[in-house]
Amino acid sequence: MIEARGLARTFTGKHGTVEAVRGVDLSVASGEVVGFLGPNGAGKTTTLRMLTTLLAPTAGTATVAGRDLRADPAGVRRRIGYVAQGGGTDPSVPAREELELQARLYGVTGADARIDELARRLELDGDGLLRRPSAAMSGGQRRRLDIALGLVHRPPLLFLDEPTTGLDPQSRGNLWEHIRRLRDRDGTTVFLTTHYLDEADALCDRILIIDQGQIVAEGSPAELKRRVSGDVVTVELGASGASPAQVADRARTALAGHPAVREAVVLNGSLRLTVDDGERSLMGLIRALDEAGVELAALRMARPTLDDVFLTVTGRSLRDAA
Ligand SMILES: Nc1ncnc2c1ncn2[C@@H]1O[C@H](COP(=O)(O)OP(=O)(O)OP(=O)(O)O)[C@@H](O)[C@H]1O
Repeated sequence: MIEARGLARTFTGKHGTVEAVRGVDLSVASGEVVGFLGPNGAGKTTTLRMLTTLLAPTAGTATVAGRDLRADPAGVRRRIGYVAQGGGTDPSVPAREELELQARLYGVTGADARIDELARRLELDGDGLLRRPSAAMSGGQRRRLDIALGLVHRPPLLFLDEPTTGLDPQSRGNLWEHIRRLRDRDGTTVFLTTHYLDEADALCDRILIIDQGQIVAEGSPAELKRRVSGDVVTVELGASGASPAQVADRARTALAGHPAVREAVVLNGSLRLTVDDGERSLMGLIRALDEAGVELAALRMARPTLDDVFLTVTGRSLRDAA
């Protein structure tokens, strides 16, 4: 459904040149929900805007929904839906009018029936909701209206730019359910950007992680988590009369040669260890730290999360980077 090779975009302005996207290759199969995950400024929106023909690439090629991005942008636009960050509705126009206008723009036949169908599917059919302008809707309703607008012309491929940003947890869960249904019921391919790891984990069949304009990891949520196999042990260090940096260094040195420790990183004053079989190795780790005179304030052990994957592939925490 999407095949992109070497897609790149450079912005040149008063303040110099920004390489926003630096040679992205990606493939998305029909019927997949693919998440494009990365911190602020990683290049997600720029990539999305290129794939949806809103921004010309500086380099690279892509086929989107069966049409060549450069040779036939109008063909691409007819076959995709795009829901921008913050949507595109006029807050003062009744929702149904917005949907009718969109249907006319795309020459949709049987527009009334299509709008009714979408309203039913996206729970926009109650309470005369479609008679209201988007300004009089809740955040979740407004996002569902944005999605309905993107789907009026029955595109097989839907792009969503940060669909749940700003929604409360309940509305996020509800929107996830709707996105899953698009795939399961209609076979719609969905390509979405997010900086929420839990969203990518819960919703996506496959995740692409982008950092500083390049894809740094890719796979199903389970595959990505397997890449950081083992357990993550976080050690909060005590003061021990030395500076936090000295304590962290001493702790890292004490554990560097430990057979169970695969990686040791100091992050925000804590020592983060990737270890084989955390439960069994924990006692040995504590002993090694104790022998090196390192005081422990707290110790936590957890299964790896996508945040750990991000940390492993980029050397930075997604939360710090964002
Ligand atoms: N029109 C522009 N002119 C100059 N620089 C730009 C422009 N658009 C984006 N950039 C820069 O390109 C980089 C990538 O931006 P982009 O919006 O694609 O990131 P993003 O991953 O979508 O971030 P966010 O999560 O904040 O939306 C950033 O450094 C941004 O400042």
